[in-house]
Amino acid sequence: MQLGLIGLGKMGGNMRERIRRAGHTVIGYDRNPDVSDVKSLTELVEKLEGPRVVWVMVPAGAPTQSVIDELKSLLSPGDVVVDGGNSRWTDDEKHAEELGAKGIGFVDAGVSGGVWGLENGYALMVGGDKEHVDRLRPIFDALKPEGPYGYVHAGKVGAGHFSKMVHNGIEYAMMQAYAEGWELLEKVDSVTDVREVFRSWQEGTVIRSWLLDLAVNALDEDEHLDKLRGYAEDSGEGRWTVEAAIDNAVPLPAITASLFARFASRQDDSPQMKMIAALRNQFGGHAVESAE
Ligand SMILES: NC(=O)C1=CN([C@@H]2O[C@H](COP(=O)(O)OP(=O)(O)OC[C@H]3O[C@@H](n4cnc5c(N)ncnc54)[C@H](O)[C@@H]3O)[C@@H](O)[C@H]2O)C=CC1
Ligand SMILES: O=C(CO)[C@H](O)[C@H](O)COP(=O)(O)O
Repeated sequence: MQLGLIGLGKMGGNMRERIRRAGHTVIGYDRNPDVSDVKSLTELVEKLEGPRVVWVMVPAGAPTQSVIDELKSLLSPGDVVVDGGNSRWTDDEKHAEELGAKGIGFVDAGVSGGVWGLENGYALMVGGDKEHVDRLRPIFDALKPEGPYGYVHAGKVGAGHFSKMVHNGIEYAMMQAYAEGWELLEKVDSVTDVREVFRSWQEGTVIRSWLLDLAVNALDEDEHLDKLRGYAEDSGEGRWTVEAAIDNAVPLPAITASLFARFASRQDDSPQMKMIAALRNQFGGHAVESAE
């Protein structure tokens, strides 16, 4: 099968390779000419035989919107666009409507696997009409991990990205739990080799997981993580998970706390803790520390 793939960064570059290894033809376009197979989106669309299938793998938000806007004017009725980036699920219905008005199908695909996906496969959570999803099956089969799991047609348009969003919310909370446990172990004198405690947990325990394996990898590279600053960015999925929880009145204390922990990591000093210190001082005469 032939696929057009837009966005050849950390994800798209390896996905192109994995799909090619499965025997399919991939024509990739990236605005970075060093990695691109063609010079423009127009050239990519011209080179694909109809009906075309085009996979978008660029950052969510404005970059994805601009690519979809361009595709809308370049593609033909019967073609299908897949958004595999971490787009907000509420964007999907809009994209499906905009493309659908021109007879172009739309599928949203949440993709998990990160930079390890080339070898391990990419888990896929897909949303869209069956007729469009079925067209993509050979590509999904090429990307997914071997074995019975790692692929789901989760429901209608938006369901793939909604499922991926929840996956990432869980990812936030799991990482936070490992991070908190690690900090506590590092704090006490009685535990002399925290890295080996983590390593021992990789087999037989209730908390073994791929994230734990990756934590051990990180500790092998830098035993006490001395080379890193305690700072973590977020790219949207955690926030949207919390927003969806509020919209549906579903309590998500662990995921919400893990998102807020990242916000706290970006502060050199905590304005709210200044207020706490000031109030304790006001009502109880408790000692405060000077900013100087
Ligand atoms: N890195 C990860 O672990 C994962 C990332 N994702 C999602 O996959 C998407 C891609 O992520 P990465 O590959 O990590 O990002 P990246 O920043 O490594 O790659 C993005 C690529 O898109 C290209 N690009 C941006 N705007 C473009 C445009 N208008 N036309 C053509 N090319 C354009 C860039 O030049 C770059 O090569 C994002 O939506 C991300 O959230 C999803 C799952 C895991
Ligand atoms: O989807 C992913 C992993 O599953 C991406 O790595 C994503 O960027 C992680 O989310 P955040 O950047 O908010 O930590």
